[in-house]
Amino acid sequence: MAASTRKYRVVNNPTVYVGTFIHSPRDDARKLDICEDGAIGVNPDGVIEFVERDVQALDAVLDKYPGYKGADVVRTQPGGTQFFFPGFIDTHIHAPQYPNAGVFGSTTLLDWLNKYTFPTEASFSSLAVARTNYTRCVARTLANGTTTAAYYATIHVPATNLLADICSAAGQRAFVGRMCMDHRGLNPDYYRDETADESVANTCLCIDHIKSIDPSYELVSPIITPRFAPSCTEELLTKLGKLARETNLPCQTHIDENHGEIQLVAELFPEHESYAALYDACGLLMPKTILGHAIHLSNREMELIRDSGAKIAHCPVSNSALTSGGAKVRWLLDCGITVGLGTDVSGGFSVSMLETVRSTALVSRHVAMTDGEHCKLSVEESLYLGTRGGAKVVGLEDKIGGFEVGMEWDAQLIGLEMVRKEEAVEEKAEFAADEVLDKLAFESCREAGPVDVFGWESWEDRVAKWVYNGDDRNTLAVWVKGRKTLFHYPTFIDYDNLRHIPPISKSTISKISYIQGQTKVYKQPQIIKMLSTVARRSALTAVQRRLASTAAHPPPSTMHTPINAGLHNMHSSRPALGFYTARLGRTLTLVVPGAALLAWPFATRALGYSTSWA
Ligand SMILES: O=c1[nH]c(=O)c2nc[nH]c2[nH]1
Repeated sequence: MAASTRKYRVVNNPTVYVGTFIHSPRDDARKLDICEDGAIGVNPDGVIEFVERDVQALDAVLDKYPGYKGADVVRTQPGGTQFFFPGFIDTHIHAPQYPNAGVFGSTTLLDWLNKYTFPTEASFSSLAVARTNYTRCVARTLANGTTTAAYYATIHVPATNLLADICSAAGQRAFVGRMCMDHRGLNPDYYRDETADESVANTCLCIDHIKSIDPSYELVSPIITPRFAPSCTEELLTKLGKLARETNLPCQTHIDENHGEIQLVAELFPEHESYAALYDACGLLMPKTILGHAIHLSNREMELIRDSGAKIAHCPVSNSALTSGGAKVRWLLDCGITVGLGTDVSGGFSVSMLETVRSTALVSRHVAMTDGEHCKLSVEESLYLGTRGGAKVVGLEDKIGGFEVGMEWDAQLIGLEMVRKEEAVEEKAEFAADEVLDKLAFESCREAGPVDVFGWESWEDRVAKWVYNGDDRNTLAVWVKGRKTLFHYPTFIDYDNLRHIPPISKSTISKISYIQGQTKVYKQPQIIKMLSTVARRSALTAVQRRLASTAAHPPPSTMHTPINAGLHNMHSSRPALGFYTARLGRTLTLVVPGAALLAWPFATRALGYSTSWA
C-alpha cells in the first residue's frame, strides 16, 4: 500500500478526564501522586492542556477552559475502584517470540536461542506468519496497558515493516528494530544475515519504510538493533554504531545476561577488556542506547555505561525464567544509571508489564536476601520504573510516563472490583445452598477481574493489590496520544492494507460493559456483533459454571442424583428468541429463555458502568 493512503481518520474531540488519577511524581520514585478529584483536559492532538486538582464542579473547570465547552467527558466510576494511570512502557520485547511465550522448559540463554528462538524467528520469512503473530502481539500488549514498546523484530525486511504498520494502525507507540546478526559460526545458516553490509542495507530499508509511514516518528520509530555481541561480527557492530550516530536513531541490544554468554564474548573478542568495552569500542554506547538485562556487570562496565549515558532495560521475568540471574537494580540506580522495565517476551513468559512490575518488586526481594534490605524495591518504585523510568529509557520523558501539562495522554483506566457488603450478616448463621451457589457462580467473581477490594483500603493499598493480583481484566481502556486504542480501532483505521479486527478475548467482558456506556461506539455494527457474541458466551459460561458447581457441590436434595449438566439448543439463529434447556440429571430440566440469557451479563455488570459515564 502506498504510504500516502495510510492515514489516520481519527479526529479526537477535546476530552476532559475526570476522577482519580495516580502517577509517579517525575523526580520521586518512592511515592505515588494520588489525585482523587481531578480533571485533565486533553486537546485534539492528544496533549494535556490542563491538570486541575480538588475539582468540586466540572462546570467551573469548563468555564475556566472555554475551549473544552462541549468536550467529551470520561469519568472514573465513583466509589474508589477506578483510576487513570499512565500507560506502561515496555523497553525490551521480542515481538516475533510472542507465540513462544511460556515455552522455555529448563533451558538457559544459549540453548534456548537454538532450541526455541531461532526456529520461530526464522518462520517470519512468511508474511502470513508475521501478520498473525504480530497482530496478536500488539493487541495483547495494548490490552495489558502497554502504550509504548521497544520491539525487536527479525532479520526479515517485509515482516519488520509489517510490524511497524501494525503498530501504526493499532495506535501503539513503538520502536521497531530489524534484527541484525551476521556471525557465520554462531547463528544458524537458516537464519542470519549473509554479510555485515547486507545487514546494514536491510536495516536502512526498514528505516526508510518507517519514515514513509510516520515521517516525524510521531508514533513509530526505527531502532538500530544488533542482536547481541555473539551474533555479530565486529565489522557489523561498528557499522551499526556508525549508522546509529549518523541517523541519530536509538539503538538496542543485550548485555551481560548469562555467564555462558559472557564467556563466549570474552573468547570471541579477546582484545576487548569486557562486553561493555566491546560495545563502547564499536560506538554503540551512547545516550540513546538501551541495553537489555545487564545482570552481571562489573564495576568498570557499570562506569562505562553510566559515563556513556546508555540506559538499561531490566527484565526480571526473563532473568528468572531462563535462570540468568538477579540484576542489582538498586545498585544501578544508586550509581546513577537510568533503568526501565522490559517483559523480554519470550525469555519472559508474559506480555504483561504489570507482571513485570510485580516481578521487579519480587526479584528485588531475592536480591535483598543476599545483598541486604536496601535492595528491596517497593510497589511505588517498581511502578515508577515501568512508567517514568521507561520513558527516560526510550528518550520520551517529556512526553509520556506521567500526567503533566504538555505531556501526551498515554493512559490506562484501571478498574478494581468492590466486593458487595453483606446486609446484617451477623444475624445470619448460615447461607442457604442457593445463596452459596449464587456467590460462587453468579457474583461476577471471574468476569470482574482478579482484584477484590472491600472498602477499607487506602489508595496505596488498592494500587498494591492491583500490582500483586491484577491482570489485563483490570485494564478497562487504553489511550495513546489521546486516542482510545483497541475498541476504537475500527473507527479510525483506513483498512486498505490491514483489514483486521482486533481479537476479542473472554477476559474483555468488563471492557465491553464499559464500552456500552459510549453510544458512539455502541452504534458500530462490528462492535454490536462482538458485544452480542461475548455477552452470549459469557452468559452461557456462567450457566455452565453454575451447573458444574452444582455437580461438584450438590445441595442435599440432589446428593444422590447423577448430574449430567449440559446446555442444548445453543445454536439457534435467533438466540434471543429461543429457549435453552439445561438438564440436571435425568429428572430435572431447567428451561432458560434466550432473552434472559442474553440480558444477564448486562443486567449484572453493565448497569454499574453505564451510570458513571457522562
Ligand atoms: O533474552 C534474550 N532474548 C533474545 O532473543 C536474545 N538474543 C540474544 N540474547 C538474547 N536474550
